[in-house]
Amino acid sequence: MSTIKAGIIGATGYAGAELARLLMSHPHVTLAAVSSVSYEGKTLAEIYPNFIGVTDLILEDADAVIEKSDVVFASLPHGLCEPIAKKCVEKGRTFIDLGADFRLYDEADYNEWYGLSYKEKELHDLAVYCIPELDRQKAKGAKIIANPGCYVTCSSLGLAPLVKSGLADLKHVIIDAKSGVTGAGRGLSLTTHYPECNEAFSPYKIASHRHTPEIEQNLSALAGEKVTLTFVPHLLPVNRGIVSTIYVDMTKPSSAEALHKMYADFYQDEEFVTVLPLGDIVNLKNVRCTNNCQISVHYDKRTDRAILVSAIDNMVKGAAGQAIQNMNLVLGLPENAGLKLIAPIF
Ligand SMILES: NC(=O)C1=CN([C@@H]2O[C@H](COP(=O)(O)OP(=O)(O)OC[C@H]3O[C@@H](n4cnc5c(N)ncnc54)[C@H](OP(=O)(O)O)[C@@H]3O)[C@@H](O)[C@H]2O)C=CC1
Ligand SMILES: CC(=O)N[C@@H](CCC(=O)OP(=O)(O)O)C(=O)O
Repeated sequence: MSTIKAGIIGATGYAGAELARLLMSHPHVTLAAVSSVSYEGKTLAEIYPNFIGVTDLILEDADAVIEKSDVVFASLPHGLCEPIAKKCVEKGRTFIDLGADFRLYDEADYNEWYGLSYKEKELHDLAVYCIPELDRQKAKGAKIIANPGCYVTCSSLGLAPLVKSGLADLKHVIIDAKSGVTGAGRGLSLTTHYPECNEAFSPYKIASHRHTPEIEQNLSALAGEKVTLTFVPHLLPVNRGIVSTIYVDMTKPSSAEALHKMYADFYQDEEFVTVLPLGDIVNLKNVRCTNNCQISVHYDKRTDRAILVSAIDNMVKGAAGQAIQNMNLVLGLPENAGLKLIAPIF
């Protein structure tokens, strides 16, 4: 198999740098080019010293990355990717966007939640939104991939079997999610300043976070009807990881055993989603630095409410790892290539 040349636009951000780290050990890929605006001309290793002795790649401009790569990843703030996607399509490159510019099908949602509009509508018709475990049949050969949001991946995987079963009361779905601080990116802000977030814990953007319509888009597709839910994120003072604790009323009484079987059956062939044995409870540390999602299934028989707990690493399954999984699918590579990662014990 010939080596695929990959490039990263925005390689100096947290998600871009994580992508660089993972692509460097992908068996079928060479990291061919990386870009930055602020640090153009410096080496990636000057920005992130963990790359000293690993790569001499110099940060170039976005056009150089597109020129040198078969697959172009962008990991940029929202609203910048349409022109990049356009150039990639014109030059026959596969384009994978880690941001939100191609995630929402309905422009009105993008308008409402991001305050932005679509300028190149035909590009959006080409884009394929893909959580592989739910959408993988759509990805092969795609020209543009919209890589899903981090909270969205964690929460959608946690809800998919129950929503698809038709046994969920879709008017009563509550997602209580917590993310590590890398989720906010490398940019400096008071909220993520160490003394402000360490020893602290708080929700933010209560029922107003931009991932809400994306989760609803996924669940509506699974349910075959419009789903509206409550989503509350929290900032957790750890570097990586997301845990979503999800509460769903049932349309008729069930049991922990029945619910657990539903989840275990749904994900039985999935390498990257593990349903824990009944009685076990998800812990963030067991998915750190991996492309895995772990789910534990619980049932409150006093209220006939299902409680699902789902955990991922926001930098890997929530961003860079899932982007590689999508690249593997688009190119017909083994889906797990470069992603056989086991969580460190400490
Ligand atoms: N962190 C996470 O957990 C996740 C992030 N994502 C998405 O990935 C993308 C990047 O996020 P993240 O890595 O956290 O963010 P960072 O703030 O850490 O990085 C942002 C990157 O974008 C570049 N950049 C910033 N402004 C511009 C600009 N105006 N023009 C060109 N490049 C620019 C920066 O490069 P430089 O300053 O060197 O030019 C940097 O490489 C976002 O869309 C985010 O939503 C997706 C899932 C999870
Ligand atoms: C902790 C934190 O601030 N998290 C970010 C979400 C992470 C992210 O970058 O969002 P995407 O997955 O859409 O790219 C936030 O709440 O905006």
